[in-house]
Amino acid sequence: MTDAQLPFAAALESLAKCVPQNLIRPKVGIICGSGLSTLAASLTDTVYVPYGEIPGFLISTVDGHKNSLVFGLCGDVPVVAMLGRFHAYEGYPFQKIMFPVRVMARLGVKNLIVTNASGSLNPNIPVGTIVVLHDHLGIPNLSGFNPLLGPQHDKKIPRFLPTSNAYSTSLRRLFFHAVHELGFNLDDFAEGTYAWVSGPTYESPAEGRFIRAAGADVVGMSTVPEVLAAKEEGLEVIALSLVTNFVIIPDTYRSIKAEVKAQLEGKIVEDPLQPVVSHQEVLEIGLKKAEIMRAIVERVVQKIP
Ligand SMILES: O=P(O)(O)O[C@@H]1C[C@H](O)[C@@H](CO)O1
Ligand SMILES: Nc1nc2[nH]cnc2c(=O)[nH]1
Repeated sequence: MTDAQLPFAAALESLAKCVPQNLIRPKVGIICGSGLSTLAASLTDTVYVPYGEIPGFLISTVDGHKNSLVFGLCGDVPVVAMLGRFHAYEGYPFQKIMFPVRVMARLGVKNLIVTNASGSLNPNIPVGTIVVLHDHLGIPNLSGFNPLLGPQHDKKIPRFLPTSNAYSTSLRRLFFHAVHELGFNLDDFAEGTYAWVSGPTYESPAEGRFIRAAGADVVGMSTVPEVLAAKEEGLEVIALSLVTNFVIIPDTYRSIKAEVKAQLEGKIVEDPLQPVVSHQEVLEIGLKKAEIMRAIVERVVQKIP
């Protein structure tokens, strides 16, 4: 499927039928990452449209993703939020993963707030930190799986999209002002580079070290396709990553050979507990931090000129 075959007209028509006039031209779009759907709790006058009722939308198969587009007011700002997103590891094609962003742009959205859950690779960025992305490292982009590969579907969109300016400096500035105004300490928030991997596996230690060595602070399985689509559509983008776990990247390995040798010498060898990351943990941290994220996102939306 190419972008030209995506059902834009049908999606817009179906939304126009169920969303009232005062909400159908949202100024800001929000994508809620894993466990972060409560971001939409700031909205009033809400209208929920299940993804299943919107032509061209997929169904997220991941726990913590709620499968509705919600229209509402944040203060007096019309906003549309995706409660749940689509990921490549679900077996979905990039064109369809990016489709909701392109629909948002056609509804009139000018600013996109993307959120996600991620693993930290940086010892200075602890679990629970909200990281404002200033760059990304798209591992699939570098290995022949750039989401924008394919025919140029719209001559108004540049064939060679620059990405050095993907993350809006003005929205990032607004974010840190919002943090200050809400009484939070700026030093509890970080700025960093997000590595995008396809998933669905969490990183092996060697993969984690590789990505860290390449300059990433956090790693996750989403966001970059949406950011690329948003930039093609001319949107201003801010991306907020909630660190839900540490990526386990020891610089030494436990030697099973040494343990067996010790056992053979009659020594008692303890079997240490080996921590592993789980999606449950990701959702739990999301739940704990969602309220802070919600308050800041609400304030940012109010401050967008
Ligand atoms: O949709 P996001 O990027 O917030 O979700 C992250 C990446 C995987 O989908 C999932 C792994 O726990 O969380
Ligand atoms: N790839 C990846 N995605 C995540 N999403 C939440 N935590 C992680 C992680 O550790 N790695």
